[in-house]
Amino acid sequence: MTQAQATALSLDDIPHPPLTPVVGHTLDLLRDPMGLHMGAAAKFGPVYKVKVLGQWRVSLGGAEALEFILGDTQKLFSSFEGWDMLHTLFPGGLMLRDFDDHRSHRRIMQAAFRKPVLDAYRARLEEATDTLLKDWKADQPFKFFPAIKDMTLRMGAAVFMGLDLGDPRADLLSNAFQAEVAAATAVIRKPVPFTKMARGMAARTTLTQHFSLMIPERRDNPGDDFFSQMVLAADEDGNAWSTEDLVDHFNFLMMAAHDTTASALTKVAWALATYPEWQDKIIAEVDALPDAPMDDAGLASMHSADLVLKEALRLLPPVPLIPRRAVRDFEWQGHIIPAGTWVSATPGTVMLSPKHWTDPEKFDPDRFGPDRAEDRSHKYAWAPFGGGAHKCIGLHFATMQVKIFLAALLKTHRIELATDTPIDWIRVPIPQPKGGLPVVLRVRAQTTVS
Ligand code: HEM
Repeated sequence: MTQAQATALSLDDIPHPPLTPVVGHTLDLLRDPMGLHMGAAAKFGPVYKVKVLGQWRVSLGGAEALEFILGDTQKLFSSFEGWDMLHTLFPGGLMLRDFDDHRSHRRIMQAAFRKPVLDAYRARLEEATDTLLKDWKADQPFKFFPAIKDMTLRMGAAVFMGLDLGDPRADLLSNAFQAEVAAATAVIRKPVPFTKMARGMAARTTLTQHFSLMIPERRDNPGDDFFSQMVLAADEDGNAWSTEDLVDHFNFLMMAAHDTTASALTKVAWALATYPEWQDKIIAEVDALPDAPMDDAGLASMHSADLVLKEALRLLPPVPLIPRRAVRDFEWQGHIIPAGTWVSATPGTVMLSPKHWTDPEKFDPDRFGPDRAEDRSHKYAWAPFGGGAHKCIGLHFATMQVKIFLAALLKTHRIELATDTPIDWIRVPIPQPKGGLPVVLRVRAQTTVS
């Protein structure tokens, strides 16, 4: 297709839900993104558009579209352009790179995710989880979501940055990091004084300064933390990163890892507290673990934990919509979509589609078991970690973190809801329970923990 033809193309033939003057669908998306997308898909079918912050975004629904967009065998879709809301605060992050440039950076980052390195992170994770869980008191109701966010941030300081849990830099960097993440989804996109964006930009400067100072320190004296491993990281040809690259990649990595895992752990905690029979199954697995540091066999033996995590991520994926921008005109299901169009892949709606899942709204981890294997109905039926070149590089780490947390917690305690009110979930900026998920821990009868 020629450029002249491309500019003549439009999105006029693509249907959309009714528009609110000025804001379009922006507020609907912020309030209830899944409601907006599920409603539009039910009314218009898999191809429709929504207008967000003045721009049309075309949604291509269905597992086939996920494969088309994320698999991107024709190099049609820019992730950098798609994730435009992250440009100011997270420039240079892995997800904000495209095609050959992305591939060469991903090959270097892969060095920080090799098996022996993951084993070292596992030991650090286990130690930090055991220590931090001591602050959680039995029989005293607390809100799980803020507590797990705090814990995963502290854990980030230990496992990602290699700082001691008591290091004063840990709090400073965690606070800066939180301000930066909050700014990523701020409605006011310019650093006007006293706005989230201004605080986020200031936080980025603080983080950049500290990370830059830490680089020579770790080059001389590397540890078994992510930051050291990324300082050391090189691909098979010996290509490594500049200081600027390192700061950008690490900053992005912390962001990509943190809220997603905290959100997933919260949905898992809700599941255990709401379905005690599943908690019992995981407790039985935890009790069968040897009294020794967690190893591969131990992680692999936690089958029920796997099923519950998969189901939690299906019902409440931390990343339900994945944005891209078309670099060339393309055709999908009879629609010609022009270059420059923002396109959304929708794993969140695919994972609730009756085409792939029996009774999709129901919490039913057995659907992933060998007898039913509903996730096998399509390569992209279950895609909370995305797919293709940008598929989450931290998926094994995230799974390990969830299992280590469950093993540490359930070894000694059970978790119960501390409210009779059904839990409502907010989707933006990251899926979380309204009211924070009040829970209470009970010491397990057969244990002697104080
Ligand atoms: C339950 C937890 C997590 C979920 C649901 C999740 C989800 C995702 C998704 C959907 C993507 C692809 C986005 C796209 O294609 O545009 C992604 C990319 C990424 N994730 Fe995760 N993530 C999680 C945890 C983590 C952790 C723990 C880390 C790091 C240790 C991490 C690091 C990354 C990075 C670096 C990318 C960019 C990969 C690339 O562009 O090549 N994530 N994640």
